[in-house]
Amino acid sequence: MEAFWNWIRIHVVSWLAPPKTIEIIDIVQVLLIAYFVYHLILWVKNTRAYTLLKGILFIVAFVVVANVLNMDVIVWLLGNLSVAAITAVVIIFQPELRKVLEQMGHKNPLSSLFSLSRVSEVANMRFSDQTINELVRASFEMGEVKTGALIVVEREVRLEEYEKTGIPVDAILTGQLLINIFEHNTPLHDGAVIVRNNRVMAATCYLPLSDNMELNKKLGTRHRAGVGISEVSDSLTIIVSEETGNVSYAMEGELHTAVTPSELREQLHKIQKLYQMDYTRFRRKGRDKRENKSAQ
Ligand SMILES: Nc1ncnc2c1ncn2[C@@H]1O[C@H](COP(=O)(O)OP(=O)(O)OP(=O)(O)O)[C@@H](O)[C@H]1O
Repeated sequence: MEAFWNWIRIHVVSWLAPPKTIEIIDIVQVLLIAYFVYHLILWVKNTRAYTLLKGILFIVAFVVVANVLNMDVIVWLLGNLSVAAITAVVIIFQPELRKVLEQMGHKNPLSSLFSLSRVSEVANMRFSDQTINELVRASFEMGEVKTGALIVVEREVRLEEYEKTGIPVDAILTGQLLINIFEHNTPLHDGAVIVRNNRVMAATCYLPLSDNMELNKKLGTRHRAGVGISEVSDSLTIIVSEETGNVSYAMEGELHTAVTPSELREQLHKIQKLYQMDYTRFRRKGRDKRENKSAQ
């Protein structure tokens, strides 16, 4: 027992001793670490990494006990296996790690500074009121007759990777077109439709499924796919349930179930306003540049 307390004193208490001086950079570091640990815990909680974490905690406890009791051979063995174990974890959790990195990239506050390539695209953006009306009308009409649908409204993050999994459509979005696409027993009804600005770009697209364990277990793959794409992009996905006729939408990894037409319209108007802000900023930048040039 004494060996155990000695070990704790040397390895834990001395490590936790407060520093002699605290500088601003130390506080910044603590805040950054807290932010990353918080997001790591959230990620672990919401994915299958939670089961793995329990296994890892068990192994860590075993290593501590082996260290305390001076089990040299076991400590040596575990030490040598650790590199292989880390590599194995990276391989096993490759999809989850990829998703986290994608999310980080998409949330990166610096990304807006490097979005020049998008600027020319912003100029073409016209997510119109007409498109919003057609989306809302079609979704609730399909809901009334219990036609399942999955409509991804692209925003800043390009969804070409997912578009390629489907059949190209590239047509002006109308309610009738959407209703036609999702009509039962037609070639395009399965999978998701991807909408860019005012156009339906592709149908029958395959989306990544969310592994969020907090999602209602009664919800099937259509809803999981809607949430999945909203976890890896800034899109808004409208989901019409074939079972209940409810219309839901997924955004930023959250599912808003059984919304009303006005709630959906309001949300679509919100993202439309963001487009317009980008568009106005782009126009203003261009005008300033032209004025500067002519003044020179
Ligand atoms: N990964 C995916 N990407 C795109 N579409 C998908 C994906 N997975 C399922 N779907 C669509 O969802 C349909 C199956 O829906 P399912 O019944 O499993 O889901 P649900 O969430 O219970 O929806 P509903 O309430 O409409 O039954 C598939 O036929 C397909 O059209």
